[in-house]
Amino acid sequence: MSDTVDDVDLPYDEDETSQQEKIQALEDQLEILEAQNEEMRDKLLDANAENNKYQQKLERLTHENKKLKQSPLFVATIQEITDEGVIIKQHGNNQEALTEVTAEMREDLEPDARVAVNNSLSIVKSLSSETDVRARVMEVTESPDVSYEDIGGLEDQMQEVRETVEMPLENPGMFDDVGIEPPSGVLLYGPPGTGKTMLAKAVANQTDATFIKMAGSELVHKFIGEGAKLVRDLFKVAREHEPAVIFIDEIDAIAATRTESKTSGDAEVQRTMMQLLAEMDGFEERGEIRIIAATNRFDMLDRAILRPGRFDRLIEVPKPGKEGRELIFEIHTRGMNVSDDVEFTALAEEADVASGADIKAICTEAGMFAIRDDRTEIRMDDFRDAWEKIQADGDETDDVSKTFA
Ligand SMILES: Nc1ncnc2c1ncn2[C@@H]1O[C@H](COP(=O)(O)OP(=O)(O)OP(=O)(O)O)[C@@H](O)[C@H]1O
Repeated sequence: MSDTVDDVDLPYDEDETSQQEKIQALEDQLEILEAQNEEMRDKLLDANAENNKYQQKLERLTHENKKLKQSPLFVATIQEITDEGVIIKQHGNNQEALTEVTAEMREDLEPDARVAVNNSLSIVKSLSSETDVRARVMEVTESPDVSYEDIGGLEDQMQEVRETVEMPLENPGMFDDVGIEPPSGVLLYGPPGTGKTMLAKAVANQTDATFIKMAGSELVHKFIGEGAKLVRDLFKVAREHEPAVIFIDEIDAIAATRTESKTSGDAEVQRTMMQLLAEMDGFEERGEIRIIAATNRFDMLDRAILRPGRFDRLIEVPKPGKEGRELIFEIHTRGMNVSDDVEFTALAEEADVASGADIKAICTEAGMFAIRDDRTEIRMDDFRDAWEKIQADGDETDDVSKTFA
């Protein structure tokens, strides 16, 4: 029993101590757990924040993805910014529309700027300036590397171009003194490859003028809906580069006789031509800018562009005659190693239907024949073979175009 009493009495203190130790241990553990809990809660909060961030990113990407999947935007040009809204003209169909814009966007817009519009013709964003389009459609050369000595057989034409384009640029006072207006525009017409572009380049070179070339066909076919604006730009660029020679190649593409059909394409061509005429008519203060146009299709031209004050000086640039061809052969072989047996008179006679461009091609091809034969000197036969090849190639191209016509 005493054992029992002892058991009861003796360890009492000890028990209490161990209880307290246990409590202490539990308290310590609780403290650790609480600290761990705190830490976990922080981590959870961080994870939540991270989750939010990813959620937002996901939303943004989903939105962008949706936008990308939407139908493409259309390009339009601002016509006018009015109190009622902004008038835009869509490219391609030329339809005008009045659309509203936010005040912030309105600040960014100006007439003639290009914008992207959605299906309901709301302006979504304004597009970067059109210098790129200008660059693609206009060839601007500060000083073209063609001089009068490079042109063969066009003495009369050269003389006329010098009088009508060069003199007014070099000596404008003379026309004032005499009391006459220099011709407004000069139109060069004739078959392809006869030196029309060369003449325009040479006169720009002689007068230290900037040569600005624009091709009529590109204007109406490549940049549909922008023709009129590009014509305006053309004259603006010329004003920025005075003295300047504007050269409009293939003018028939914008100034062809009006056809009966009333397609939107025709309307676009008409608008481009009207803009050209407006620029020329309102060009009294032309300053040091001259305009030269060229065409292979004189018969197709709308007579409106030939009225006084417009292209009122017509210069025919025909295929070269025998003497002309001989001169052109001499010009294009200047830097070539030509054998003594080569007779340009005979070649000019043989290549009786060749244009200046054909003769240039004959010379290059003759050089190729010599190279193929491992020679550095070009012989008479090389020129003859070259002319044969060029004629054969020409026939083949004709056949191909007939097949696809
Ligand atoms: N009269 C010429 N004298 C010397 N070279 C010529 C002559 N005519 C044409 N050429 C050669 O042919 C090339 C093409 O000529 P150019 O571009 O001036 O012809 P174009 O009449 O303007 O032709 P297109 O109507 O096809 O534009 C010239 O770069 C030149 O090498």
